[in-house]
Amino acid sequence: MTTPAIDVADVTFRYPDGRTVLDGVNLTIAPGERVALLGPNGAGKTTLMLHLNGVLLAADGHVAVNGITVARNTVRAIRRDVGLVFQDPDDQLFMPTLADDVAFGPANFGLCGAELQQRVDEALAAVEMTEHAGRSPHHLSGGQRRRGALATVLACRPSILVLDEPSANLDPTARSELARTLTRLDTTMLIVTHDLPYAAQLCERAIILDAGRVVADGATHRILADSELLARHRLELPWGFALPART
Ligand SMILES: Nc1ncnc2c1ncn2[C@@H]1O[C@H](COP(=O)(O)OP(=O)(O)OP(=O)(O)O)[C@@H](O)[C@H]1O
Repeated sequence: MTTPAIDVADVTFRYPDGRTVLDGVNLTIAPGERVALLGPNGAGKTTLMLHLNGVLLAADGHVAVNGITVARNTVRAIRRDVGLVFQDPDDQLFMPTLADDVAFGPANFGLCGAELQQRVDEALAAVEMTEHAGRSPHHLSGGQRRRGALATVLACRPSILVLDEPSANLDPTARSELARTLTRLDTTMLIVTHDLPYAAQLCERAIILDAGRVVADGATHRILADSELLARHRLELPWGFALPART
């Protein structure tokens, strides 16, 4: 059997205030899968995402990435494998130029010279931002900043990408450009989103998390066609949205 890219087994997590936010979560994602993680506000999606690269460590249960348990002594290696793309690009863009930002991660891993430059060039090309390499991230549009932030993560060549609300605040053109970029990448992806049409467009599989539990896991088109399931978990397709016809 292929080793899962992500394996979350019976994970329960409480914040220090005692609130149980993940309550026996189980999910497995195979290498190359692109999966949407859906759920209402406060469901525990971000908390789960932070377990995947060791920002939070499971007190109960087990999280493994490419077969390696996420633990204090593996966090460095895990973070090379799992790239988190935060909702706010400003969390990832803080250098004078976009190229500097993209170089930051691989330089931290010890790359320099031509090898580093190649990483930067590849990452910027992957998000179609080559022409903006020398610009200040503050002068980029929202959509360009989102793709720039993605490039900073891609430059570290993670095998898994976890994206938090990638389509938030993007206009239709920027949404499409980002979708095109994401569908061209061949990394495993977990996309945390409230944007159900985007989930339908990008992900064959969707998982609904509510109150810290996985309440649905299956084909995105089936999950999104179940209006009662969606309503039970405070999810809703936009008015007039038609799921793509399936053969
Ligand atoms: N650092 C923290 N300390 C205590 N409670 C927290 C902390 N961070 C989050 N929580 C609580 O954990 C619960 C789950 O939050 P989380 O951010 O994981 O949910 P989410 O599904 O990502 O929500 P949203 O869709 O609104 O982003 C919420 O009730 C939240 O208030």
